[in-house]
Amino acid sequence: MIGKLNHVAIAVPDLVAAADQYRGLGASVSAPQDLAEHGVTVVFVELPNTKIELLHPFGETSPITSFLDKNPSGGIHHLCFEVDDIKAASARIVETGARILGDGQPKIGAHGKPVIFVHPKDFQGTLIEFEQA
Ligand SMILES: CC[C@@H](C(=O)O)C(=O)SCCNC(=O)CCNC(=O)[C@H](O)C(C)(C)COP(=O)(O)OP(=O)(O)OC[C@H]1O[C@@H](n2cnc3c(N)ncnc32)[C@H](O)[C@@H]1OP(=O)(O)O
Ligand SMILES: [Co+2]
Repeated sequence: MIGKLNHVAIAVPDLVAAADQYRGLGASVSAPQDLAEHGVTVVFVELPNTKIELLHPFGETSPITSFLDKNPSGGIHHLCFEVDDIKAASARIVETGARILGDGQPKIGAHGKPVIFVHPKDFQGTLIEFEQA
């Protein structure tokens, strides 16, 4: 079921400075995208084997605001793994006793694919996102 590591997400206090730092290391970095439905502005850093997703809160109800309040310098926010079938993955995750966040239904993520998030308290203290490949 679990597939490739699609991205490692880092919440940052200053998206431009973070993007420039990765650009300074020779990485190809996308332009910022405001994703109102996710409450974040996102920039992707392309790496040979995965991506870094740089996140900054967008809007008044961003789900990452309190994370940045607790981690003002920023920090690793979540990992995203690819799965072939997001519905089957959701069912398997719930069977393990873990909670799917939100209304439990997939949302369309930054890559136009269905994504779900699993509560960090149910997954070794780590926020895990699954994206349908
Ligand atoms: C770019 C689009 C998309 C993509 O396609 O890739 C995205 O990645 S969108 C990314 C932003 N969206 C989300 O993160 C949605 C899922 N997240 C949430 O619903 C919330 O962040 C949360 C996980 C429910 C936490 O919400 P919060 O308001 O911070 O609640 P608490 O402060 O009560 O936290 C509860 C508990 O969980 C710990 N926590 C919070 N965030 C994380 C984290 N990123 N990693 C690990 N642990 C986390 C927090 O410390 C609390 O623990 P205790 O204090 O011990 O209770
Ligand atoms: Co993500």
